[in-house]
Amino acid sequence: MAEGKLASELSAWSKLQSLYDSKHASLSLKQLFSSDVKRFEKLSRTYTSPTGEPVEILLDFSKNLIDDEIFATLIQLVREAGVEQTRDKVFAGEHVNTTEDRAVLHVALRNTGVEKPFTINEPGVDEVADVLKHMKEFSDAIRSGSWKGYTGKTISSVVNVGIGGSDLGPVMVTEALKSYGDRKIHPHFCSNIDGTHMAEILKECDPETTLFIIASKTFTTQETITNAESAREWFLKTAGDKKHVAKHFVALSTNTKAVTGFGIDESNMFKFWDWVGGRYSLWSAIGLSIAIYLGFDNFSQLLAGAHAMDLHFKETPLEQNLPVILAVIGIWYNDFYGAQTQALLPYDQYMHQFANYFQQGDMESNGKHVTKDGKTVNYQTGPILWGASGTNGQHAFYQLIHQGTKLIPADFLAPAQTQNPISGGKHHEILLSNFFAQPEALAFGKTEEEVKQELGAEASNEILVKSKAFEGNRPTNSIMFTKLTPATLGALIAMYEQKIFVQGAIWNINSFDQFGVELGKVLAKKILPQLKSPDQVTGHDSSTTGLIHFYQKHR
Ligand SMILES: O=P(O)(O)OC[C@H]1O[C@](O)(CO)[C@@H](O)[C@@H]1O
Repeated sequence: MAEGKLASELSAWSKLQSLYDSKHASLSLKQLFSSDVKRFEKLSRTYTSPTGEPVEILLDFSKNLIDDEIFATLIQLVREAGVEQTRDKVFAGEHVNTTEDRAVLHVALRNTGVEKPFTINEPGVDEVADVLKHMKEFSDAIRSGSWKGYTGKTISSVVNVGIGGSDLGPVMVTEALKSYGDRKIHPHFCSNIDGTHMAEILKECDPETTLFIIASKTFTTQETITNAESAREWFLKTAGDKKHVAKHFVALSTNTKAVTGFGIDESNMFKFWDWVGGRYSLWSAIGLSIAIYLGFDNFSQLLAGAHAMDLHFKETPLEQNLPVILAVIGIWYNDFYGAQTQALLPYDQYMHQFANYFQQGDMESNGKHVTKDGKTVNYQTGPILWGASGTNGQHAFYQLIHQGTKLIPADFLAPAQTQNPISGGKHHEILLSNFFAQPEALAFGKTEEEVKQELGAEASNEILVKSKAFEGNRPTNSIMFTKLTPATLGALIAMYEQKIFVQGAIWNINSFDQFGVELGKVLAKKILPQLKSPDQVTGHDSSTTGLIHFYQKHR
């Protein structure tokens, strides 16, 4: 076990560096495939959910710039970095979030009412079932119409007011599982402090039929509290009496005092615990808007699908373990090839928020340069994560992935079955033909010879030939699943969460704090009162002062 070590001090790391140095110039996907007819068989894994609803996920990582020796050394890195021991500490409730002295137990949130639960002894874990029960009762009441607004009408709009982890998960999941949603209930998500966000949502809501869910772990986040106050002001303008707030405002938080201080009754508070990180909280009370929109059974399936992936992650040998494989492939490009980014490209319109969601999940978790022992790393940590749904991305940024100067490792994801087989399933076949074609084109490219053949008479135009050639050798993972069910989505999210964990454990950083978001918040609070007049603008550099003065002149 590698306590205290930089990843670069591990012997597998040095070996990977020398493998990169000696092999990268000659590693050719074309050649790797032609010399081994069993490459796909060797470098693909099928995940079958060990518990719950049947879920099948195929991970094909054969189109990567690796051979047997590189893959074996990447797995050796996981062993040497002590990832298995750190993983077991997480599941045992040890305080692996060392800077905040907290356990990291989102796995405990999806561990209730499932087959083969883990035994986790941390204060609060025994309360998970009660909160889920509360969520079930409440979401059932909203959906059935037995919960009435202050004038006796049923609820038809639900506005989740939250930001970051208290927003992105519900936004992504309600979009991804829209086909399971209750269309009588309109979900809205207000996150931005820009008044435009709330104002535009309120235009679509009626105070008599709107429920506001104030979602904030700390209940101190400036954006959320300001948005919540404005929503309450808007509501009271029509409702008048403050006693009606109880029927239209609920809170999801760890901070009972601040929630009751805001005027929300404790019985309308859904609690969670400090061992739930914001970006890992969609499984907690933060998922209330999901449960209302999809129904509690579907929310439970989402949780169960994630639990099954947790079991796979905890119990499957490293070489067969999906999150581990994704993690080490990512490290190969991030740390040895110098790739700066990682693209997530789902070929499923329902997953159009997937990359946005994992921008926080990955970048807030692993955007760190100090190790758990306070050393500054001498290697790259978290990648820049980005992406969009296919085929839209193809018509926007794929040009650069195919022919640009940067190496962009990409994960392609797609369901075998569509939820919407319109026009006899024609759309889905076209979609999937693109999903299959892009990784193939990226891997194998098109030679100048092939271009010349195609060009015929124009083949003498050298510039055209060069411009139309694709060098290929650009790596991808392809991830296919049967259908985007709640359990499958749960498994996919958990798979990426655990991938992020494995990478953070190898880099020896704390993936569970987020101090990097603090400084900007503090400065904004200092600037806010200075905006009143130019003579109050003090203590800044000339650029910041100049910008504030421009605002004051033109407001
Ligand atoms: O749920 P809260 O406490 O309002 O925090 C919202 C978000 O703010 C952050 O603390 C920083 O952006 C995130 O980690 C978190 O998800």
